Amino acid sequence: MVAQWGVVIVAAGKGTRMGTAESKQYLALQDKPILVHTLELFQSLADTKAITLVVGEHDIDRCRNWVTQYGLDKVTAVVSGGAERQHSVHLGLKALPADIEWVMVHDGVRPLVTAEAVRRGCEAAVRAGASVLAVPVKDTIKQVNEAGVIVATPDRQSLWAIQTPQAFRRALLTHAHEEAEAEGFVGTDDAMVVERLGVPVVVAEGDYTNIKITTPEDLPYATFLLEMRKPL
Ligand SMILES: Nc1ccn([C@@H]2O[C@H](COP(=O)(O)OP(=O)(O)OP(=O)(O)O)[C@@H](O)[C@H]2O)c(=O)n1
Ligand SMILES: C[C@](O)(CO)[C@H](O)COP(=O)(O)O
Repeated sequence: MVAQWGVVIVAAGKGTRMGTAESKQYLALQDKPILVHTLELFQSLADTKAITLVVGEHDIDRCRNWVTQYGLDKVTAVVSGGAERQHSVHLGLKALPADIEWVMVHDGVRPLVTAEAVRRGCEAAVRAGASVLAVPVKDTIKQVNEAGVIVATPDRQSLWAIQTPQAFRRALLTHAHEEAEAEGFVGTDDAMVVERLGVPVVVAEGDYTNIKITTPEDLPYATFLLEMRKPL
């Protein structure tokens, strides 16, 4: 990594697809909440200067308590999120300290990201201005219409599954979010708001294990992956 990085961790989602009463970011993975695993990774990186944590408004107090309990002293702000992920990112960006020049955005529910992958993403962003972690898709992907009929099979060679963190020069990402908000555009990741300005975003090598915990079967898989990482 170069310079010092601000990190926006978004965790204000409802976890509808997980279907649990408690939002998925607060479920336990081994000994602690999924969100705490995620925060600890970014806390541990030497070049992380500040972390903004974005959560639901009713979860702010418990998250502030965890910041103290787990010694997450790089978390400089815990703020309330918005209706869509993109709104939550924008709110988190605004809460980063003014002197931060480079920023990563990461899903609170990707607790298995590694320091090495983060480093690859940051290096790519510094070279190109904007990067996302990604892995080539393994399956054949089909585009299917509302009647369930296949209408296209895009060339797999050009298809990548996009992950986080996504890393940007802060001024670029802020401008992109302001433009998106002004024009009512809502995308599912941060690269989309930058791409639409015609600014290139490069992919950096992600890991297939950097899963986004989304549906129930992801929980035992995440537990297994964590177990595999324990030293013998
Ligand atoms: N309004 C929102 C929506 C999502 N997120 C965060 O964005 C990340 C990726 O979103 P996703 O996996 O889709 O989470 P949810 O929106 O919670 O899940 P679902 O779509 O199943 O409800 C998660 O860390 C989630 O908490 C957020 O901060 N604010
Ligand atoms: C940002 C992201 O994790 C990249 O894969 C993803 O786009 C989030 O999408 P979701 O609709 O919030 O699951």
